[in-house]
Amino acid sequence: MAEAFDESPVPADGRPMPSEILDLRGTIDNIDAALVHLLAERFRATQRVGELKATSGMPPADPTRDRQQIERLKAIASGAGLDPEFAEQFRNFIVSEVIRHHERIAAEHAAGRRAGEAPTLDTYS
Ligand SMILES: O=C(O)C(=O)C[C@]1(C(=O)O)C=C[C@@H](O)C=C1
Repeated sequence: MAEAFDESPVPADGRPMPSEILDLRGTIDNIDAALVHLLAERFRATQRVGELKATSGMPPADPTRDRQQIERLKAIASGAGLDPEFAEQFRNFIVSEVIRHHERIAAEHAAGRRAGEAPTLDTYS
């Protein structure tokens, strides 16, 4: 049965893999691992922002912040030799997931399902 991932450094056609590609894959491995760690840290921070927004009655999305951050990241991308449109799409991809988390946190908060965050009882309604 075929494996999902072929870890062999020799391509299927039998030609040896150029050693520079193997070296570059070491760099790519390090960068991919760093990206995963950075994203985990970012989602830890946004998770807390989502809780604070839910308890403060703030909406999940902040379009003003989004506009500022996109302009900032596009300028950084241009200076770094990265396609600014790609930088914007990459951020949009991450933030759409953040907003999904924020919405879930807000819904759980509204339903009184988040620990220590039960809504105040409205005895007059
Ligand atoms: O900074 C916030 O207010 C967040 O909720 C974080 C964040 C982001 O992930 O960058 C997510 C959604 C908002 O639209 C703006 C920014």
